[in-house]
Amino acid sequence: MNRARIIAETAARISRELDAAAIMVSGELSFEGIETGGIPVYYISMRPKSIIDHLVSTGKDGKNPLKELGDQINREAASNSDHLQQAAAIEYVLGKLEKGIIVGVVETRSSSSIIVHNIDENPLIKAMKECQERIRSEVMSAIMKISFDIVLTGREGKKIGAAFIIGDSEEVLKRSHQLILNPYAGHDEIYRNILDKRNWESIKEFSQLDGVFVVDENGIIQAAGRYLDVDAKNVDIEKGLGGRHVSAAAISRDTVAIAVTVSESGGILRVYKDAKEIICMECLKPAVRYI
Ligand SMILES: Nc1ncnc2c1ncn2[C@@H]1O[C@H](COP(=O)(O)OP(=O)(O)OP(=O)(O)O)[C@@H](O)[C@H]1O
Repeated sequence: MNRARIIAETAARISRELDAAAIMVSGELSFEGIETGGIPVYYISMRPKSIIDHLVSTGKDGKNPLKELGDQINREAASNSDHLQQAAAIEYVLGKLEKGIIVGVVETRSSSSIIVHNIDENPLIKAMKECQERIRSEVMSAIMKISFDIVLTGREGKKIGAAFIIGDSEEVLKRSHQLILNPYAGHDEIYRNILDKRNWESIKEFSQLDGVFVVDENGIIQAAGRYLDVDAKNVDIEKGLGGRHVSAAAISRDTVAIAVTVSESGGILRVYKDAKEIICMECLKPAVRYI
């Protein structure tokens, strides 16, 4: 039996024995003719090459080749597990996977990992659930779906970013001002409801405006093109992030709002709560179901 077949058979056997909810594969491993016992197989998108290259090159000091190799394997294993966690979190947001065990097979240039992942312990999903103490879960899911879409499709061939400040909207409005006329002012709630998919195209259109969206805890958009008047001092966020992220983190410190940002440059979705970054994930394409 060839190597690929052994890996696929093993992943399928583990899945059957653990009664997994799904098998998720990053790579080209074929499950054709493999008995999964009815467990669906999903193909998730591979990580961008830039991230893998960065991972492989990090920490190369050339002093101890064996240690270096061990470190590299550890880094790859951590990255593969992280990749699976992110892909599982995306499927959770999309409503395809809710709970249980996922068996992941993540292939990189030099290794294949079989990862047994418990969705209930997924730190990204736990963080999303934490937000439900303040805003409705459907609102959080809708904003995350729109954010993935903004990153994956952009607008007229251009990459775009966005920020949504959700909940405590009265306080958020007090601490911000319009950069341009508010496009949502005076419109009926049905056109401002983020839970209604028919409104998503216009949200994507308005995400090209400077400023942020202010959304209440029930998902009704109060404003777009809003500038946050916050004191960005003492906001401890990842170096290199600009005004959008700093102001989003700061408003989550000054109010009980949750801030969701997607960066124009890196396509990374971040969630800030109480000035802390509680979610940081790549916006990967949704998985494709094979069987
Ligand atoms: N205080 C603020 N309130 C609202 N929007 C802001 C604020 N500061 C910046 N922005 C918005 O963020 C956009 C991007 O700014 P900047 O590049 O500095 O942020 P960033 O955090 O690096 O985001 P990205 O990674 O998407 O570029 C600006 O065009 C503006 O629309």
